[in-house]
Amino acid sequence: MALPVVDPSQYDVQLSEKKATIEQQFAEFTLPPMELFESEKTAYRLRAEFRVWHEGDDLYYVMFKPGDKHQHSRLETCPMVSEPIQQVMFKLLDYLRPNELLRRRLFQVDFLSTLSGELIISLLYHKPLDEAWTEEAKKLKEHFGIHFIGRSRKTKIVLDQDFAIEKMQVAGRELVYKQVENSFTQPNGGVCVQMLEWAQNVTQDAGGDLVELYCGNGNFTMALAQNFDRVIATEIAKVSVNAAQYNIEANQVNNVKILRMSSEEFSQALQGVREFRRLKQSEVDLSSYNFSTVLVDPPRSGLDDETVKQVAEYDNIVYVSCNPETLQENLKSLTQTHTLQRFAIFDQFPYTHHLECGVYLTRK
Ligand SMILES: C[S@@+](CC[C@H](N)C(=O)[O-])C[C@H]1O[C@@H](n2cnc3c(N)ncnc32)[C@H](O)[C@@H]1O
Repeated sequence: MALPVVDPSQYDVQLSEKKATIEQQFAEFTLPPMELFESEKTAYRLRAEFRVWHEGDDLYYVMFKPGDKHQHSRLETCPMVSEPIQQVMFKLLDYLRPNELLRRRLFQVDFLSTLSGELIISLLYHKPLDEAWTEEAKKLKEHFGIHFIGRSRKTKIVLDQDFAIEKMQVAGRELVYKQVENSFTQPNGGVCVQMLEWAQNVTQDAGGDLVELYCGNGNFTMALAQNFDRVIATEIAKVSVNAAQYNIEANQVNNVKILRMSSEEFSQALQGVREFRRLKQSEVDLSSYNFSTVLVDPPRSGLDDETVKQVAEYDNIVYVSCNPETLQENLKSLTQTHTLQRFAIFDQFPYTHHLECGVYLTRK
């Protein structure tokens, strides 16, 4: 991965520049005052992936020059990653260097940590993983006392669990989330908490029912369910849907149904264009819902045209976006029927040009 240069003395200046860029980019809309949510200046990133380099007996992490896959340098420190990752990442290489079985054809190490202090490490290989590897990896696991996963083509060996349990304090309440290795979770935990509190705040008087698309492991769902009578949340990735089911139980939320459907399929179901057996199996009668609000948190590609049309059907829209360009494009349509009431910038990715936006719109 291309790593940002972490320089806390530059943080405030860079964030004001990002804010100014967004204000300019969205100047075509009538904007409410921008709300700005800052990140921790170091140790803010809960998950990270590192390429490892082999040079004779040496083994080290490399960082690539942004935009140039051929130029890399040795990584000696990594102040952006969370404390649990920082404590282990270089000690891990010290352990692996003299261990032929564990180091041979290792090309990447992925870390997933939580605010609650858990850590899972995945070792990615260009070789099949056998019994001998597993025995050696068990000793590695014992040594560090954390969870390890070995991955190679078509193989995943789990020692001894492939998920972490996150615990976040959101507006005075502890929320519990199962986070599974190699599936989507918000990278910046501190900023994620602020996003959840903001979304909870903007929808506090919405009432009625909520429909949510791209719900992942139920990150927003768990926090927002209390503001609504009932919630339907949809997601395409099976692993995330299963985690969301777990999170419903873990948080004792009793007004939410999670469905495994793409946003495109769900839009068709809502419009009554197509019937889906999955809805019947889950005993969901969409016509019985009184949806006041829709929440979308799509991938970088934003909302497709059908989903934009569907989203415009609701009185209130919460749109969380990791790509200002697609947000801007989608807002061109949505602001024809809705007014921008709130606009928040969440600095999920300090020292880079990336950021997360949250907007709240209500029907004109
Ligand atoms: C930016 S993540 C947001 C997840 C969640 N809201 C959270 O805060 O962790 C986007 C999610 O959309 C899902 N996704 C991607 N394309 C989709 C589609 N066409 N239909 C439904 N979900 C999709 C991904 O699997 C991913 O979980």
